[in-house]
Amino acid sequence: VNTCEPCELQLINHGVPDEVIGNLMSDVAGFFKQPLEDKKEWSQQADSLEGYGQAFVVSDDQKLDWADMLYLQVQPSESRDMRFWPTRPASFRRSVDAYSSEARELAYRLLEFMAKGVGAEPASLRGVFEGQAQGMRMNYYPPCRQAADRVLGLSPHTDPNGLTLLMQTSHDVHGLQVKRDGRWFAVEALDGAFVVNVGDALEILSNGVFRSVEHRAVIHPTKERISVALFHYPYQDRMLGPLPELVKKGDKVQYGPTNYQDFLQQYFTAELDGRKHLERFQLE
Ligand SMILES: O=C(O)CCC(=O)C(=O)O
Ligand SMILES: [Fe+2]
Repeated sequence: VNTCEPCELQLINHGVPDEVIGNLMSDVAGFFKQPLEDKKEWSQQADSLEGYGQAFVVSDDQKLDWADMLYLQVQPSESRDMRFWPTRPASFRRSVDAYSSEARELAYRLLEFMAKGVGAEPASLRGVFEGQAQGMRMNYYPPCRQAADRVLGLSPHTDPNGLTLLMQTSHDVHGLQVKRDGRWFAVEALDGAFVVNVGDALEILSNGVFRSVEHRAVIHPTKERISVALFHYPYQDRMLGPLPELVKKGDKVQYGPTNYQDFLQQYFTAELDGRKHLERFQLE
């Protein structure tokens, strides 16, 4: 483990082969490069959250984020809806499949480290996520000289899932920002490194020991940016609440048992709004 100055990011060898990452990122870039008509073949449909289009459009008069995206449910493999899986570039599906299985192993290992880090059994957190749903959002942020300071690539939000693994092309283009003590900070993207974000489910499970990070993406005046976010969701057949072994002795329990399907349903039908969604589920 290394610590990166000045952003205090912890660096570990992530173990996902460079080739797997390279293939994915080049196929995602290849997908977005196509003419609009070709991408529209994989457009979002009314009956699903997946497909090509824009995220979180809930009304006609809202200001839209300056980005295109493609969202796919990638794991478990039986849950894939191939209506939304591009066939161009020809290797796209293969690249997504390989990347998703390698990266989820990394997510599981990180969950073990995190549990250990707070003195719990490594399997405690892993067990909540292993074999559960994994979603992949591919974001394309076009450059914009005029509006770069007036529109956002992605509005402030927290991720609803547990761990998010984020990879981006062109690491020299700053896009991701995290909020800390009321201020926005740019996250340094290191070449070939994942940025790991804690999402809502981990805040709930850990009773706030791990905090769901509020983040947003800004656009660049002259350079495009592509990011791929892999979301690891917890089990959904049981209520989700703080795991007793993760609750610090003497701490008040902050979250009651939560029906996670309702939690997601509400998340995906509202505009993105910082930490507000999560806070609605906090006990008084
Ligand atoms: O583009 C980024 O760096 C952020 C993406 C993100 O936060 C998301 O897809 O949820
Ligand atoms: Fe996010």
